[in-house]
Amino acid sequence: MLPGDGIGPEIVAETEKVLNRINEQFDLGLQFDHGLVGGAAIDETGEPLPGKTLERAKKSDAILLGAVGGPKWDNLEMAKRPEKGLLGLRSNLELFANLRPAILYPQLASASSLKPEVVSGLDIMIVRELTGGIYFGQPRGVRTLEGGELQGFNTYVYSESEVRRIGRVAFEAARQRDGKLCSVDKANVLEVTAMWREIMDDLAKDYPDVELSHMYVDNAAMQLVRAPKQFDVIVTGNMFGDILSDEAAMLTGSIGMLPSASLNSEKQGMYEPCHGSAPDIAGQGIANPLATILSGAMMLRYSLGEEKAAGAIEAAVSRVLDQGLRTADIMSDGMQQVSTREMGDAVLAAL
Ligand SMILES: NC(=O)c1ccc[n+]([C@@H]2O[C@H](COP(=O)([O-])OP(=O)(O)OC[C@H]3O[C@@H](n4cnc5c(N)ncnc54)[C@H](O)[C@@H]3O)[C@@H](O)[C@H]2O)c1
Ligand SMILES: CC(C)[C@H](C(=O)O)[C@@H](O)C(=O)O
Ligand SMILES: [Mg+2]
Repeated sequence: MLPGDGIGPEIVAETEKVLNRINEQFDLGLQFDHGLVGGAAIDETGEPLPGKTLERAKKSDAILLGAVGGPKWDNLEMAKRPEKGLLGLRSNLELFANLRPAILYPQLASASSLKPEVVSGLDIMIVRELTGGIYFGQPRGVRTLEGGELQGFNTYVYSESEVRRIGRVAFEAARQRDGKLCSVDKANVLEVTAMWREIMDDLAKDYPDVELSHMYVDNAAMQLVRAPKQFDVIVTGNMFGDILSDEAAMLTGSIGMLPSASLNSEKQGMYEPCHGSAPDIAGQGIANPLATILSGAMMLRYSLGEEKAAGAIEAAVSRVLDQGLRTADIMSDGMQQVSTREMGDAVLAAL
């Protein structure tokens, strides 16, 4: 359990209550341990990812993370910022496959940014490459040119093996779902993503049951808000996936509803909501804990093999929404507004 910063500790506390209950109900024998990451770790140790946290994370079957970052640490140099703690966990554990399911709970149709008829039944899986691309490419930095002008630079790089392994995860996911995979790139401008497209085409030969299509990222951003149900599985690189998943979140009513799983090839995983530390609402007890609670369900499913327990959490969340309980971000007319803690308690009661 790595609560992190801002609303992180608030939403992880609710998720821990839920996981403790599930642990008892299903006799799972789970053991929880806690560690520091992000700004909280910087304040204690000077490092966003202390060695002790990384060591414990490596020994765990799964990690549940709240969120990292916040204005308190914004003036630090890049390498020292809280976000480096999160990126360090992802790269050190080789969590290359980030699954971000954007599912509209029917009860939240009126909270979606789009009209109910455009989003009803929405169920998209975004498969985001998480340990490569422009986030990790070298060289990177800011240098002073002759004459004193500053130049900032990052490198967008993917190797063939990196593209193949995320491609396989996406094709397998599509095979388990509606058999449709859309690969999102910028192959009209960037060589690295033109290569990405060719590799996806090559992989498609191994998955004749999956219908592969390609889309440029600018069009994909538009199509997601025009007609999102055309998508089943989307596969894309690190940065495009970051952006498109926040966009997709709003189709489901709120960023507070979008969970995620980040997996390595051993299915060890880190589970976290897609949103950040929400400094604007931290400490007020109003954050939506459901994305984190649903990330807990993904943890049971993908890393611990406890499908029934995962389903029980998802059913409990649905039940709570049926009861009309809403945190502020998903509030609509006629519903009952509840706090972070009340939402967690309601999920417990539903369990
Ligand atoms: N995985 C992570 O740890 C993660 C993800 C994204 C951003 N961040 C970091 O978080 C900090 C804040 O970033 P930001 O403001 O751009 O993005 P953010 O996701 O933290 O917040 C964006 C908006 O969404 C709202 N929001 C987010 N989660 C919510 C929830 N559970 N319930 C209700 N409302 C919620 C916030 O109040 C805010 O208005 C930055 O330091 C950023 O780097 C961390
Ligand atoms: C905090 C940041 C490093 C992170 C990312 O960009 O991957 C976040 O936005 C996310 O979506 O998990
Ligand atoms: Mg993001």
